[in-house]
Amino acid sequence: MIEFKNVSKVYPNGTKGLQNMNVTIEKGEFVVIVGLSGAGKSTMLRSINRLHEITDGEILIDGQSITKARGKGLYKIRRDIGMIFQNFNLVRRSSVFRNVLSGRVGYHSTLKMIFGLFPKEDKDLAMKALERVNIPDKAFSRADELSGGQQQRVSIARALAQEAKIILADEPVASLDPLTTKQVMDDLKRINNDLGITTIVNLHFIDLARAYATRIIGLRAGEIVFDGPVEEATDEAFAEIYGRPIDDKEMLGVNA
Ligand SMILES: Nc1ncnc2c1ncn2[C@@H]1O[C@H](COP(=O)(O)OP(=O)(O)OP(=O)(O)O)[C@@H](O)[C@H]1O
Repeated sequence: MIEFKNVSKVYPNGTKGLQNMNVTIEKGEFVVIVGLSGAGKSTMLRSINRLHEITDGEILIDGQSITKARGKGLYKIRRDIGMIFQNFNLVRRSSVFRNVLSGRVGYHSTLKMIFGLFPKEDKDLAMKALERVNIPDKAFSRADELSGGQQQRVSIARALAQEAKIILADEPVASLDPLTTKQVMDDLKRINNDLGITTIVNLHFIDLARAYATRIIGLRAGEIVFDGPVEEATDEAFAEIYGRPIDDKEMLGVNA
């Protein structure tokens, strides 16, 4: 469970990223965060694992304050949170398998990791993760030899190898074509269903948000202006979130 309690974020230049946000996300939910560019989607998502520091309030992960956590405590909470980025964040010249295995780094001593000494169980986990995203045959290819969609699947597999309980995906399909977008979203959804991993995704496309989310959170100027099940996220609701009618450009045009 993720709880935002009176969370605000003001950037050093005075921009308000988040304004007094109160929201609870339960284990196993598939939440899509929507809103215009600059609404605070990334700020909200990245506050959860403290890639962005909030300036007020508190965020709790399974009852533990990540906001107040320090040192080992913080490290342990973060180990449960996998992150998927638009640009994949892979070590491009390394093998797919190595990239996935790096999800295990948080479980071992620095010394062991310097020498790349991963136990066999970790290697099994990495291979299983690649099977789950349907690219075990790519294990020994170099990461930069893969297509964008395949690279994103590697980053999903890395979060699986990490045994993350929460996956945060910040515009995971923004650099992919429509067909690949669907495949990557299908992977995220299947993993959410099969493993019960709480999944929070920032998306630009309205139809995509509707097709995959169980719950939609709409942001405007750092505030939650919509929070409800996907059935309630009508065109009118989106127009409210955006402060204007929805545009064709906000539709990807792919059916899930
Ligand atoms: N490092 C920063 N310094 C100052 N202001 C920032 C910084 N990062 C983001 N902002 C501002 O905070 C607000 C929220 O930004 P954020 O990136 O969270 O929006 P977003 O909804 O994710 O946008 P996009 O869809 O364009 O990625 C915007 O006004 C943005 O300009």
